[in-house]
Amino acid sequence: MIRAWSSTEVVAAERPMLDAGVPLMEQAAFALASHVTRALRRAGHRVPGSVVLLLVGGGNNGGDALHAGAHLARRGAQVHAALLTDRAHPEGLAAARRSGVRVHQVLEDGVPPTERVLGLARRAGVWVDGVTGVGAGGGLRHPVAEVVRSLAADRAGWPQEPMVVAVDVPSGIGVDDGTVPGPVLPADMTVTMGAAKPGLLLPPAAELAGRLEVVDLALPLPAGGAPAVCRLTSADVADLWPRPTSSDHKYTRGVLGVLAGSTTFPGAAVLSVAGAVRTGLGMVRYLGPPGATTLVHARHPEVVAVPGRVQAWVIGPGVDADDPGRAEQAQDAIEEALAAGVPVVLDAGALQLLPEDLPDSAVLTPHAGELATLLGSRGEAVTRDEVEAAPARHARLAAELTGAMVLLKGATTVVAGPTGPLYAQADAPPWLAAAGAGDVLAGVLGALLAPYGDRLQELLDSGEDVTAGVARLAAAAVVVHGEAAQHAAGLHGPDPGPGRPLSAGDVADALPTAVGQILA
Ligand SMILES: NC(=O)C1=CN([C@@H]2O[C@H](COP(=O)(O)OP(=O)(O)OC[C@H]3O[C@@H](n4cnc5c(N)ncnc54)[C@H](OP(=O)(O)O)[C@@H]3O)[C@@H](O)[C@H]2O)[C@@H](O)CC1
Ligand SMILES: [K+]
Repeated sequence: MIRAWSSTEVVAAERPMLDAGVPLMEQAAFALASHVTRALRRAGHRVPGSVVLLLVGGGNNGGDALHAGAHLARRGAQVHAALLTDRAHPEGLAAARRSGVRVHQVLEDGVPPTERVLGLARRAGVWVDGVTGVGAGGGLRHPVAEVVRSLAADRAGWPQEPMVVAVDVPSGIGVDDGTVPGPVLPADMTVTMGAAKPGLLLPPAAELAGRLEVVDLALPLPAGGAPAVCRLTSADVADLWPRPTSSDHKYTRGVLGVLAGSTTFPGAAVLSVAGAVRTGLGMVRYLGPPGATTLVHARHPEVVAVPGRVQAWVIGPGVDADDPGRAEQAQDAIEEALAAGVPVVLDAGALQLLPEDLPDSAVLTPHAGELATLLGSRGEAVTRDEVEAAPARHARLAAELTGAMVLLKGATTVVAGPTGPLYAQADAPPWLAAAGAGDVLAGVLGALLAPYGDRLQELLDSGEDVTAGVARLAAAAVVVHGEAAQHAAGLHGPDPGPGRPLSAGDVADALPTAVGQILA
């Protein structure tokens, strides 16, 4: 699991080490130089002869860059440092100069002239972004903001783009909330110090961080404390997977009720059922109109289409909330699920039928537009664009307002409960942005929740943190769904290339392979 800690926590953890004289910056800079060296080698280059430009701000982030530049210069790189402010980290600057780094005081009348910086940048194959780190907030200020904006625009126009390495974070991102309040130089790699920061995992900033390398500085972060943001890996999913044993039967493996599909959208029923069945569980009970039931049975004859005992529900994919009969049936199912105290996934049409208060064993699965509508219905008028600009904040707000777990779908999916850490999962290839993919995800999540359904009340009574458990399962469903999409898009294997188009049905079909590989 990747754990991200807020800038306040990281700075607090650094303090006793710095007070004790631990040379954290030297360690950080050495690791940064080593990562740049490895990245150059991966790209088929050598350090001797490579031209590196350090973009240096006035704080310790610039200090990291200068010290790392000194290491790279000693290893034979031609290193230039552009000082973008009127002061630079003194020891870092001295070390850089001693090692042969060419230092450019680019300020003219207090402003770094963009053309001068661009001139240096165009000669360099590697740019090291040491403008700001955890000590800055609210987006880059004038005049550094203009320089960074020009660098980002200029770089994109080159036939052979330079490699951009961000020090700690890409300068200018919302370090703690993942927002992008102003210009940011998108990085190919971010070398982050001590621990990941929330903005390196949360969208949209995370999408500007590139490959993430965490430098272990042995910071005394609270061992049992909750990080701000987590990201599950396949290994974490393997650990929590309900592996069947010889004593299992269908109720111990989980029976899921699926209320999905309509005359207009029968395919959503097939896809959500496929998501559940192919993830693996004891049984699916399907409730839907006759036409959709016929389609479901044609594809999944094992599905039982009569009401009965279930341990979790998926309600809403392809359900038309404007169809009074179907809406009433969905609402009754939601009430029944909540009264029974079993976990329930509320997707698509069901999001318009929510009761006022929900437990955190209910998982809402909106995309950004649906979340904006949901928040609007709770007195928080926001647009889809505003949700996309700050997904973590809006997912958390929706969780607080409803009491439910919120799984906000996107290229990076965010899971937020009313309390506890956020999860940010970036497992999906871009090919997954396809109709019906969300229906499959609802089924996967239902299948993961069902085995825990009967135990939920027991867990609540024993004081277990159900919120944390449901959040983890929701994140795990996103991992499995993303992995299946990677398989369906042909992105597994040693040299996958660009991948290939997929349908939501392909993703469902790839689920057994994905689960098998995760458990292997
Ligand atoms: N301590 C250590 O030993 C270790 C520290 N480490 C490293 O230190 C970094 C934190 O360093 P930090 O605290 O010095 O802050 P930092 O991110 O460089 O920013 C301050 C500078 O930015 C400026 N500035 C502020 N806001 C701005 C804005 N909106 N737009 C533009 N500029 C803005 C501000 O200017 P001022 O406001 O003072 O005029 C000042 O010059 C951390 O990320 C990690 O890399 C690691 O090596 C581990 C060991
Ligand atoms: K930086």
